[in-house]
Amino acid sequence: MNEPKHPNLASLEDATALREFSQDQLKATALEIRDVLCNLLATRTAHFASNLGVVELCLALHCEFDFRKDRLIWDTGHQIYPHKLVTGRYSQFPTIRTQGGLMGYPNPHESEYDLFMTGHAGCSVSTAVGLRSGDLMVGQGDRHTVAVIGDGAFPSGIVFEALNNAGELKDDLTIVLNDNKMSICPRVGAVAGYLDRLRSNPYYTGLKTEVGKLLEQIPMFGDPAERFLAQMKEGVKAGLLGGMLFEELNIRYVGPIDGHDITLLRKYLAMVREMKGPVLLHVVTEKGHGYKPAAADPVFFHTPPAFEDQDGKPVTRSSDGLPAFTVHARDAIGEALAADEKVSVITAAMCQGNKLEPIREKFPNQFFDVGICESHAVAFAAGQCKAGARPIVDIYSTFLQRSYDQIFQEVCLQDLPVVFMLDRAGLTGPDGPTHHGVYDIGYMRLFPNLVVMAPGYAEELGMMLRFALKQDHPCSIRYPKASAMKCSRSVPAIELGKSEVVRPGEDGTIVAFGAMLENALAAAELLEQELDVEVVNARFAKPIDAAMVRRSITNGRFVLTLEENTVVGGFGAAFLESAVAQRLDTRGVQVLGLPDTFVEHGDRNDLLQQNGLSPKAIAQRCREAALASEAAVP
Ligand SMILES: Cc1ncc(C[n+]2csc(CCOP(=O)(O)OP(=O)(O)O)c2C)c(N)n1
Ligand SMILES: CC(=O)[C@@H](O)[C@H](O)COP(=O)(O)O
Ligand SMILES: [Mg+2]
Repeated sequence: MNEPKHPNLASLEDATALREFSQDQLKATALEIRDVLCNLLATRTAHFASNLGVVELCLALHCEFDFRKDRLIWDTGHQIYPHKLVTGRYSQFPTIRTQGGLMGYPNPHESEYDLFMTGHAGCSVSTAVGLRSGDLMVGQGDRHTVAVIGDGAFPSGIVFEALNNAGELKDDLTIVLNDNKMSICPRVGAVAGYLDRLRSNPYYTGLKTEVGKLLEQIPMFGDPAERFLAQMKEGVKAGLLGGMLFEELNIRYVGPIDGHDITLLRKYLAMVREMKGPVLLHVVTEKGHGYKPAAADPVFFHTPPAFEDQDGKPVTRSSDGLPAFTVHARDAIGEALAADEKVSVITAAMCQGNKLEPIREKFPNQFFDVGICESHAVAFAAGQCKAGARPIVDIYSTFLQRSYDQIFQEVCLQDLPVVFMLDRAGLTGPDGPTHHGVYDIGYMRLFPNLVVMAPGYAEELGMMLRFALKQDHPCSIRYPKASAMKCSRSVPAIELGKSEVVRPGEDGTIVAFGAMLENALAAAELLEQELDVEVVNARFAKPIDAAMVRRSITNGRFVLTLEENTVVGGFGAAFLESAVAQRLDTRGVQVLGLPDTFVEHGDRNDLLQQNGLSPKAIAQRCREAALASEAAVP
């Protein structure tokens, strides 16, 4: 019989057997995990460098705790792959990030080892503090609780809210700070500077060797009381060497320690596990560890496209197709910054995803990366705006949810002309439900003063941004993670609350909001021999074009509204509200969009098709609607 390619991983039904592995076996398992990760990236895009960096930490954690009972939260969750591989999901791993397969994030439906389905950064410490509190309340205080949080996620405001609470509650809790000096981009901000100082503390080198040596002498098994005392001593000593920020908040600081030394990690984890009260263990890792190109360029290798390793060199397949909306947004932002030095752009740690790197280089005084702090980003923009600047807040739709109250209070209530660029507004594909940006039409159109727009094609994006920057009110522009079709005609100017008829037709109307225009036009083409369908590019969800609503409904034809957003409170809902306000007969109107359920991960086009938003599915709905409206004619 052939030896399995990854014998150690293949032997693990769950993580308990890891605890019996020898040091050599653990090292071999680490190699196997990295091999699995490299093989995966040969097939598809996935989170890579972050996962390579936590292999040893993951193994050490599972050796020192039993997370079927103890609690483990990986912050964000994009670095969960090694954890999945050692918790009984090795054989399913090739399915990861494909529809019906494993999620690329923690998923309680997959395993008892995953507690929360997450993908947004910063909440691990809060949920861990809550888990500990809940366990104590229900008499389960013998469970340990661990939160692992990266240095990029760590400066999120909510983390400090959690530390504030943890330091007061003083319940036992281990926070592992995984410091790899990177967010997706090089990390930013003063906390990053503080972590740098902790690492470059003259004591650090000494600590690494001296304490490392001392810890070597502490037996893994032996007299528990003696060992505990020795461990406490080291804990105190490590704590005294730095981390006063945490110590002052009643959080014991231990570290920094080498996060790629499994033996050392195990010893420290065993030590902090027994310490009383909240403890922060500062672990230093290398993002991309174990694959040289990834360690050398962790930004590219955060979520690289599929690549083949050819003699140590990653070779990606060339991609063709039209540039993405994000590229047009970046170009339009660059033009706006060049035209007026009062215009700024604010990103919340997504400089790379928003393709803003050239802007960061070219306009250092107008570019602001505030870190993974979306709420702050919006309030900060409000402040800039009040002072007379013209900020553009460039944030993914799903992450802007974090800023709901700042959009309400700091921006809309003050009626400040902040411009929101909502990238990834729509289905984001393999990232799945944590990342689909399918709620923003509802949450943006809710507040007075806010103008809500979406471009149907490439040229419109820049036009909408220029339009927004001339308004005296806040404006938002949403666009998906997709290539942008070009417009072959001359594009009419953007006018507040005015839609555009892109294709005239007699038998019925599709009113598309945003990039769904492409599928609406394709559906109309498919129907060409059967039905003459009008296609409208709505442009605005707020203020909606009331005249267009009236015109499309009143001639007795069918109307389909189309959006890449939940139908709850979205564009179709705005259309119906307008129709009802005008006392129109809405029986011939159908709202096409995403259902009121969480859409799983998968290829964007497959998901669109399964949710009735492909050109074929839209065409079929038109046929049915046309038959129904014919039948309704008296
Ligand atoms: C609220 C929120 N904003 C932005 C992101 C996008 N994001 C995912 S991972 C990441 C970097 C996280 O850095 P760190 O926590 O240090 O983890 P590392 O990748 O370095 O392991 C960012 C910005 C997110 N997931 N959630
Ligand atoms: C974990 C996370 O939130 C990001 O890494 C996200 O997956 C990036 O998405 P894009 O690949 O669309 O930029
Ligand atoms: Mg990091």
